[in-house]
Amino acid sequence: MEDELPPEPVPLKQEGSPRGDEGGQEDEQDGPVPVTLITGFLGSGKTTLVRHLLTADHGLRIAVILNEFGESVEGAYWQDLEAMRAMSGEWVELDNGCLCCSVKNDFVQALESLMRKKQKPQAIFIETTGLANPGPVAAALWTDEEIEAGVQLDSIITVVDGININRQLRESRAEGAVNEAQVQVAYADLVLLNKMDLCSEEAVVRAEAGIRAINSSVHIVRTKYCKVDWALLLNRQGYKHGAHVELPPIAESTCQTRGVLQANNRMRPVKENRVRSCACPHTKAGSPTSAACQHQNENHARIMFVPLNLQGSYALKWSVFHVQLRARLQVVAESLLSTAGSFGGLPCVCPHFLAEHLMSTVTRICMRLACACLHRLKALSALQGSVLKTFLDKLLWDRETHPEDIYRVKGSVCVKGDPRRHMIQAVYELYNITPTQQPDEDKLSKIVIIGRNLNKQALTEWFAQTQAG
Ligand SMILES: Nc1nc2c(ncn2[C@@H]2O[C@H](COP(=O)(O)OP(=O)(O)OP(=O)(O)O)[C@@H](O)[C@H]2O)c(=O)[nH]1
Repeated sequence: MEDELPPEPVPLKQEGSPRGDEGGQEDEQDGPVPVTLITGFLGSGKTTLVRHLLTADHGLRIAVILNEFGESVEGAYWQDLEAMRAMSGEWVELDNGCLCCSVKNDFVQALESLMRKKQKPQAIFIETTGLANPGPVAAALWTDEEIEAGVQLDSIITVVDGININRQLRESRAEGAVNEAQVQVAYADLVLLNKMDLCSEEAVVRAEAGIRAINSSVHIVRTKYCKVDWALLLNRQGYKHGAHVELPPIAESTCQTRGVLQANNRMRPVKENRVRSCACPHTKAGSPTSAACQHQNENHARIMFVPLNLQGSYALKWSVFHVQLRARLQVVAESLLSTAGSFGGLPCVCPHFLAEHLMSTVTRICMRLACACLHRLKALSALQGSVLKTFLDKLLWDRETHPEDIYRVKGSVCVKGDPRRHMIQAVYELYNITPTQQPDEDKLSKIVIIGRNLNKQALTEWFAQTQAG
């Protein structure tokens, strides 16, 4: 599906010699230097990727900031690199013209010292630690105002261990704590699905489905030892003002568990015959298809008993009910995953099923923003810019009315009084709405939200209320 395709990466301009800055040569690169965040869970292969960047003969002047280099096991890993002797906090130039620096959290200072150099790098990579939430780092880079170092966030690349990712995504943390692997996938613009030499095809399909359950439109590249074409990593321009945003199609009918909540806190199926097998086409087709397969016209309803054991009555506040329901559904979903083999003999990891049910984990929703015109909702009409702003302000900043954790928002909207299509980009708590050069032909406004505790219906209703008043 064309809608799912990632933006085509554009090769970096190579102006003059990329090597060294001793000659006092002034920087020739126009505009801010693109910064790529490399994230990924412990042991996924981030250092392996960085090592390629720093040792390969790509002819580019790339600067890499290693986080907490001095304290991690990577110290031993780097011993063979002569230039890595003198640590830390200082920029070291390597044989291939790359620059490297290790810091302990304070990447801003490292960036500033880098940008003071006469010859700026053509690209900067920041490797985060395996348990890092890339959101705050990305947000700081994206604004650029605080850093004042002439850099701009280009993309977030998440390295994923193909063998372990589904287990890592399912792991629950102590009450309220976020699962780092989920967040790292949520923020990703590009996923390197690594360790392919160790994975069976079935494991790869499962891994891709787990990733897409959280971030359905992300571009996934399968790698062994993180070997990729450099052009894929560089200059993706994911956050450039007005850059085109790729959004997945909106599902017309979404997966749902069909049932009614009974007075005894049990989910009663709407049909008497309980469906034991998975209705997902992956299991029916006889062979697992790509996780990218489209489900929007399928109905993945599963009918099952869900003992909820909720405290209190139905007068429960929505927020309390929601927390309890989330916790319960996570247990259900995990048990379903662990019994995957019983669903027709093939792993049952329909991404839409997971996306809808793992409410307590990171998921994404895709919604159409309809314009309220004369008390009717019209999907194909321009939206008031002020309504969009109010919606995003509250969604991202108002924790009381919106306790959801929002990590990433992308949108493509039609704004009243402006013939151009506008793009919404949000990372962490920052957002912008910028016009593109594209004329607005279809007048369709849609938005993708990736985060925790998302409720599509509630958000859609709330958007309508925002318009009303
Ligand atoms: N078999 C196999 N091993 C890999 C691959 N990529 C990386 N490794 C190994 O996996 C281990 C962890 O890789 P690293 O690059 O250190 O992973 P990391 O994400 O930096 O790990 P942390 O520093 O713990 O966050 C190392 O022993 C690598 O050699 C791969 O594609 N296949």
